[in-house]
Amino acid sequence: MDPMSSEPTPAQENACKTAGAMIAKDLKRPAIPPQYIVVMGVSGTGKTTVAVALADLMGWPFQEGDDLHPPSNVEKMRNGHPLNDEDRAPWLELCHDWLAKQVKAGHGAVLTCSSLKRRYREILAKGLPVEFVYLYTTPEVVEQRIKARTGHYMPPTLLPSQFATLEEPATDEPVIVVSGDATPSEILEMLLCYLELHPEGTKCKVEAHMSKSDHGRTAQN
Ligand SMILES: Nc1ncnc2c1ncn2[C@@H]1O[C@H](COP(=O)(O)OP(=O)(O)O)[C@@H](O)[C@H]1O
Ligand SMILES: O=C(O)[C@H](O)[C@@H](O)[C@H](O)[C@H](O)COP(=O)(O)O
Repeated sequence: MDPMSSEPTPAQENACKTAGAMIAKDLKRPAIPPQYIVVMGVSGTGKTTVAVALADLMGWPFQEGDDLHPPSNVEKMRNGHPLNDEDRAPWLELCHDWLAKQVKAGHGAVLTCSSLKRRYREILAKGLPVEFVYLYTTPEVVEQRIKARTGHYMPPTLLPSQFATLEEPATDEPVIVVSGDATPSEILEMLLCYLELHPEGTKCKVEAHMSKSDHGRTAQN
């Protein structure tokens, strides 16, 4: 990675795709049990980047949660105003409904949704076998990434409100915690281990990873 930039280099992005393609080729299990994953975290942690890679690799449908915001929410954030519970309520319901459709279809799915509060996560997961992947990193790293990102409505000035609103998941929530500080391909590798999506017999490259029953513990990395 270019030490001067927080952006993954094109080579890095390719490595992520290559890793994904290689793992996909190795996935010998005909039917990987479907999982319903919500990648959560404050704006700029890298949710979309890793969620797209995971969905592509597993062949699961992907939904960018931002695309389900009503235009009024996007304009409010673009103009530097944080959303409140009332703004988010209809958006969270749309995200929940999308997940419910995927569960009904039975083919797995990946959604990005900041899911900043426990109450939001409860709305999203209501009656569904949803697992959250909490991508966390420092405000400094997130700020660098948001500033380097182009073509997105979210201003870096809203980061303090994102962190202030964030209620980190508790250990009784169905959440896997992953450091967003790694490269996209390293994060993908960690996710495949933590979600037990590696084909039978292949060794996870992550030294110590959690079994699914360890949900909610901080991931070793
Ligand atoms: N693991 C990573 N390391 C470095 N930069 C990253 C990483 N993941 C994402 N980025 C970059 O950071 C910015 C925010 O990533 P994005 O996936 O849009 O985050 P989010 O969906 O959480 O807002 C993008 O410019 C992206 O290229
Ligand atoms: O609940 C919120 O305040 C927003 O949903 C916020 O958390 C989200 O991050 C923005 O929509 C930007 O989208 P990105 O997370 O993709 O930057």
